[in-house]
Amino acid sequence: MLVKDVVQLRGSSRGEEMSVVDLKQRLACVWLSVSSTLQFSIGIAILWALVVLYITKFTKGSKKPRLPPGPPAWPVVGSLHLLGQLPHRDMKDLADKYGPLMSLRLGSVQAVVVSSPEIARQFLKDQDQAFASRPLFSGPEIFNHKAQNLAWAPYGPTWRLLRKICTVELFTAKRLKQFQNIRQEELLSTIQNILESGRGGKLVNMDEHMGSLTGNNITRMLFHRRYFGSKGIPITALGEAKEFQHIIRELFRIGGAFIVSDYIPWLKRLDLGGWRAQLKKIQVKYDAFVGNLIDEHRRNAKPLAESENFVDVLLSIQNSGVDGRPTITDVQIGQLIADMILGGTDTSSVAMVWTLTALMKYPEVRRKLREEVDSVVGTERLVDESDLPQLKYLQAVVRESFRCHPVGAFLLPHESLCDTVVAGYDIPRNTRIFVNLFAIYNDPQVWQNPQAFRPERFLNSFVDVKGAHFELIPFGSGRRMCPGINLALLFIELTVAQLIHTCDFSLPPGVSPETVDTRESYGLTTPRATPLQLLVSPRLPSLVS
Ligand code: HEM
Repeated sequence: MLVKDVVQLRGSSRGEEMSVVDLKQRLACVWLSVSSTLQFSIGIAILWALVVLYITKFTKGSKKPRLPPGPPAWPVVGSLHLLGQLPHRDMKDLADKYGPLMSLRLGSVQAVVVSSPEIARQFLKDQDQAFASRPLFSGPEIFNHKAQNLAWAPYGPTWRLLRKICTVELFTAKRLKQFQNIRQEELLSTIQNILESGRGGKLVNMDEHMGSLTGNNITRMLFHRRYFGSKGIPITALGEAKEFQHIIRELFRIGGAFIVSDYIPWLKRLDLGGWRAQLKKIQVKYDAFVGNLIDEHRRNAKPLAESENFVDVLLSIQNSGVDGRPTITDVQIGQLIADMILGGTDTSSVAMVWTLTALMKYPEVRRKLREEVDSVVGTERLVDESDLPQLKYLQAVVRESFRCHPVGAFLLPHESLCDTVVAGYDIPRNTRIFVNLFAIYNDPQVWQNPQAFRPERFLNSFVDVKGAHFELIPFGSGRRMCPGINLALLFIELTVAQLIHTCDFSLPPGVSPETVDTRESYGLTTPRATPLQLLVSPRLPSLVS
């Protein structure tokens, strides 16, 4: 443009050559006018940019999201004061008032509570990926080394790696079959222990026996050891077993605690209740314990095809790392082991105890179940896992027990990865999502007469627990669904069938079916408030002696 102007100047109206000084002056003038035009344009452009920035960023930032309805939040605590010892019940009462998608401010954390199957489907299926992350609570932060485990890993590469290992290697039908003998052996020895403890009319604490049963099953699958109960542990391993039991007890105790800084993060430094310090202490103990176990298995390494337990499998996966890089670290192996123990023992034993509780409360259901087992298995042999598909009433009893007594009342909390919209409401990024199974299972719009224990509702019904029917999702649904579901169903169904087949149970003196205690408590799971104590005698002694 400048060159073009100079050419015009050269052929000026005077029609003669200009002096060099003139030309310089004219050029300076042009430059000034051009530069002021440029400056003006740049100024306008900057102004526009600022306006656009303001509209897109600041106005958007200041626009309040249209959150679902919910109770008013107080300063600092939000709505925490509305939740008591049994938060699933309190949240159901709130949802009855505010609706099946409810906003809840917990301290300074934005949460939503889902209380209907339709809305659960939108979170866990339709927008599965947007809600596939987990919040970082103190437990995963400290004990799980910044969530290097499967259950609490944020949605990302660590989660993908561990989940793939579970799906492709640990929970395949073939691998589960490999441990079938362990399940049969452990169950038979548990029944023998139960009968022995109940000899002479003594009350048997069923929670303890079911806890040891699932604990030993899992530790034998993981690293070929029994650590629970008083029998079957070699004298040389008693100290080790005691140490392990202590670690696990502590983990469940601390894991079930309410840590206030998980909701009011600026209180972290104060560590009210000392929970964070306790988590650190137990993490150090656990890492040392499990580190020794891993080293011991590494010394006796086996190829994948010959691996007899999960630790061997994980070590051979580690050894097959590309370019000498391990695909899974020792810390992650230790953390996956912790997931199996914390996710697989208490959940399964709590479900077993609730099912037995229902069978004691409803003798007619117990009678029908035994009739079914006898008709399929007879009385000459023990129930085998291959019998389970034929035991339809048993399956219905277990499903009804999941419905009446959800083991994990909220699934595990999910967290949103981005701003999104569900059922017409804004769900901002980093919102915590609680799916309240208790509310769904007790909604008369979803389940007819929900308070009644009626396994018959599942006979000839298409509703199953595998994550496709949102009216019953004890194991969740979608990407974060429980990877141990098939193992858990095997544990529970086989145990209940075998107990009812081989033992006669009765209630302690003074307790009738109507007065069986069904109060629950709340922690990592939702167990009975009091242990289930029963009188037990052998029904088919020749099979269990
Ligand atoms: C009655 C028994 C069980 C119940 C009711 C149960 C329930 C659940 C639930 C509700 C979740 C969270 C789903 C979600 O967030 O959407 C979960 C996750 C998980 N469960 Fe289970 N579970 C049981 C047994 C087991 C067993 C036997 C194992 C393994 C040995 C196991 C390992 C896990 C793991 C590792 C996760 C985390 C998955 C992830 O975040 O990707 N569970 N379980």
